[in-house]
Amino acid sequence: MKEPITVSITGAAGQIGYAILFRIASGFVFGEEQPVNLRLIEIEPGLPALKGVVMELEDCAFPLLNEVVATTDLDEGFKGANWAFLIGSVPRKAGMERADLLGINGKIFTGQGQAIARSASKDVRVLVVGNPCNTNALIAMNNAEGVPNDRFFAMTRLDENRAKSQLAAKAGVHNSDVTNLCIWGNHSATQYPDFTNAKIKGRPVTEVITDRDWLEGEFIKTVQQRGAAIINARGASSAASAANAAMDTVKSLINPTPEGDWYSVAVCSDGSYGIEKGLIVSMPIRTKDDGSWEVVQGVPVNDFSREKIDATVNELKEERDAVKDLIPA
Ligand SMILES: NC(=O)c1ccc[n+]([C@@H]2O[C@H](COP(=O)([O-])OP(=O)(O)OC[C@H]3O[C@@H](n4cnc5c(N)ncnc54)[C@H](O)[C@@H]3O)[C@@H](O)[C@H]2O)c1
Repeated sequence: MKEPITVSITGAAGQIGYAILFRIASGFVFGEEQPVNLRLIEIEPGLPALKGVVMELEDCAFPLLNEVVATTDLDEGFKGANWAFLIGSVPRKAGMERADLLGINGKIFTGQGQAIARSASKDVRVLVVGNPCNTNALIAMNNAEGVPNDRFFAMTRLDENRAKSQLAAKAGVHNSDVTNLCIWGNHSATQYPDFTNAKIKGRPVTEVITDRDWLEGEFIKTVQQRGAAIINARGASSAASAANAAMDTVKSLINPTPEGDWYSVAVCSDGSYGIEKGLIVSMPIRTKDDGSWEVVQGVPVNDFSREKIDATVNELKEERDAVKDLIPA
């Protein structure tokens, strides 16, 4: 058996936590040969529920689960972490402005970034799911002194999966026939699901789905508004699909990407595609054979795409400006 890896998860007693812990413990993400330690982080009010979740983890008797720690202490929670899933955050409540939410959640991610820098493993990688995830990741990254920027990610995979599923349904094919689907920008209603470069069975989507009005209109809107549609239907925000997308993200980051394809995750911009350096922006990413990732270069950006990308990146600049006090100079 291999040495266990350590996975830290914040908001572990929440909806997404409940949908992700058991699958990580079962080997779905890191493989059936890889034992895992789980370090589960909650705030005080979440601890009783977390104790119940830990009891259920025990009751699964998972062969790969080596150790479980439940804590409210960030240094204990991130101790030795190879992977950190930052899921916990405060949901937006009625009457709360976006700026208020940014401020409240931003403070959570300064402390978590600092604790990751102090206590996690040197090879730590961090996936931020808690919203607003791009800007939360930006704050964590800038407060994690000594941890390289290329270790921080924010999740747009749920949007990619949603977009693939919509295209597949329209074309009457299976989800797995849809490739090269990039979500650009922010995980918000300004995100741009790029149908212009996506493919179905290797052919451009625009050749397979010739209804351009649908692609430019209803398709984009459906993907952008899907989170709200789930809340309306279920009375609660998407959780199982979000957990699934978080696991898909990590699997994509640790396994080489099939030749010619890419996946979506928000990373620290290196200036590619004219996007301001240092912002956390979703782009086309691939994982190389050596396990490192890169921004896929040369993806065509037409005028339609440029306008959409600029709009979502502008929103990210505004979010960054709203939390500038939380980002050390
Ligand atoms: N990026 C995406 O695609 C995506 C998709 C779905 C949901 N989300 C976001 O994921 C987050 C979690 O969603 P959920 O449905 O699990 O919410 P939830 O309210 O069910 O659970 C959140 C948990 O986080 C805990 N928490 C709050 N602050 C914390 C802190 N400072 N440290 C540790 N734990 C803390 C809470 O006690 C709670 O148990 C939300 O911000 C949601 O908007 C993101």
